[in-house]
Amino acid sequence: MRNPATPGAVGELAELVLPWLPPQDLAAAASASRALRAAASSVSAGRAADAAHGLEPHPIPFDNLVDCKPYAYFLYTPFSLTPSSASPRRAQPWGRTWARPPGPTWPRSDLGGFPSAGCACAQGACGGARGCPCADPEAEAVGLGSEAGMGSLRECGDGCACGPSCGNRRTQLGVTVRLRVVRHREKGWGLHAAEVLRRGQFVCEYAGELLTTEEARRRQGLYDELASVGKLSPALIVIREHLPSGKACLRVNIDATKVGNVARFINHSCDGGNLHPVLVRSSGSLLPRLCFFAARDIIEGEELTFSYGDARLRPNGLPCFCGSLCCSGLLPSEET
Ligand SMILES: C[S@@+](CC[C@H](N)C(=O)[O-])C[C@H]1O[C@@H](n2cnc3c(N)ncnc32)[C@H](O)[C@@H]1O
Repeated sequence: MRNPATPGAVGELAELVLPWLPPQDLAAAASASRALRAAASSVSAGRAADAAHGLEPHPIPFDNLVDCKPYAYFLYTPFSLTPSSASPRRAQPWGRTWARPPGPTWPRSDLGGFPSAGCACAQGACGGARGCPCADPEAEAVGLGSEAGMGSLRECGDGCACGPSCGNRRTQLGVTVRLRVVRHREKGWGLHAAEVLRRGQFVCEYAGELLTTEEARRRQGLYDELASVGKLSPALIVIREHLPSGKACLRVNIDATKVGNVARFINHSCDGGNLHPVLVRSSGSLLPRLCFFAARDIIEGEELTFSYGDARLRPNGLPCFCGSLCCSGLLPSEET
C-alpha cells in the first residue's frame, strides 16, 4: 500500500478532495504544504479554464486582465432545477482533470408536466415544415432582431417520441457556441462571444434554481443588501407572462446566483443589447424556459447583453455602466 505521506499520494488525495472546495477552503488547504499548494493552483487553473465545469459541449474560459480574480465560484447546472432536485447540490467537484467526458445535457431534468403530450413522429423525423404538431410556424422569425420584448417558441420535448436528434430541439443541446467570461472593471464578469454568431443563432438558456415567489422575495431582499455594498452580483430573474385573458400572469423565478449556468454572466444594456430573450415551451413540459438568441450578427469578442427591463423602482438603484448612448445611468430594478 502507498504511504499517504509521499508526494504522489498527496497529489492523488488532493485530486479527489480539492475540486470539491470553495475558494476560501481551497486557499486554506493550499497553505498547508508545498504539494497541496501546487495541487490547489492546478485546481484553480482548471476552474479558470472552464466556467461550465465540463458540463457543456465546449469549455467556456474566464479571462481577466483587470484584477487578480481567476474565476467566479458557483455550482453549474445546464438546465433549471426544481427545489427538490436543487437541494442536494451544495457542492460539486470543479477544476480536476476529468476522467471521462461530461454527460449529455439531454434528456433534461423533469420540470413536471404532461408526459403524454407531444408528437408521435419517428426518431429525428420532425422539423419545422413536416407536419409535426409541435412545430412552430413562427419559429423562423425567432431572433430576427427587430422584435422588442420577449419572443416565444415551441419545441419538441419529453412527451415526444422523436428523440434527441430531432431538429425541433434547437435549445436542448446545451451551449454549442464558443463563449468566454471576461472581467470588466465596472460591471464585474460579462459573457462574450468567442466566435462569430449569426442572427437567430441559439446562444444559451437562463438556467438556475426555480423558486417560489415567496422564496424569490426573501432572497431578493438579502441580495439587495449584499449588492448595495458590492459583496454580490445577484442573478435572480423574474419572468412574467401575461395570459391571453389579461387577467392572470404566469410568473417564473429563476435564481442563478449560487447554482446556474453561463447566462448568469450576461450583463444589462439599456439599448436592449444584442440578445433576444425567448420563452421556449417544450411539449409535455409545464414551465417555459428563458432562452437567448443572437438578435443580430455578433462579432468575435463582442460582449453579449440584453435589457433587464425598464422599471427603476427600487430606491438606491445601482449605477449602470452599459455605455450605450441611451444609458439611463441606473440598472433596472423592481420589487419582486
Ligand atoms: C446577472 S449578473 C451579471 C454578471 C455579473 N456582472 C457578475 O460579475 O457576476 C447581474 C449583476 O451584474 C452587474 N451588472 C450587470 N449589468 C451591468 C451594467 N450595465 N452596469 C453595471 N453593472 C452591471 C450588476 O452587479 C448586476 O447586479
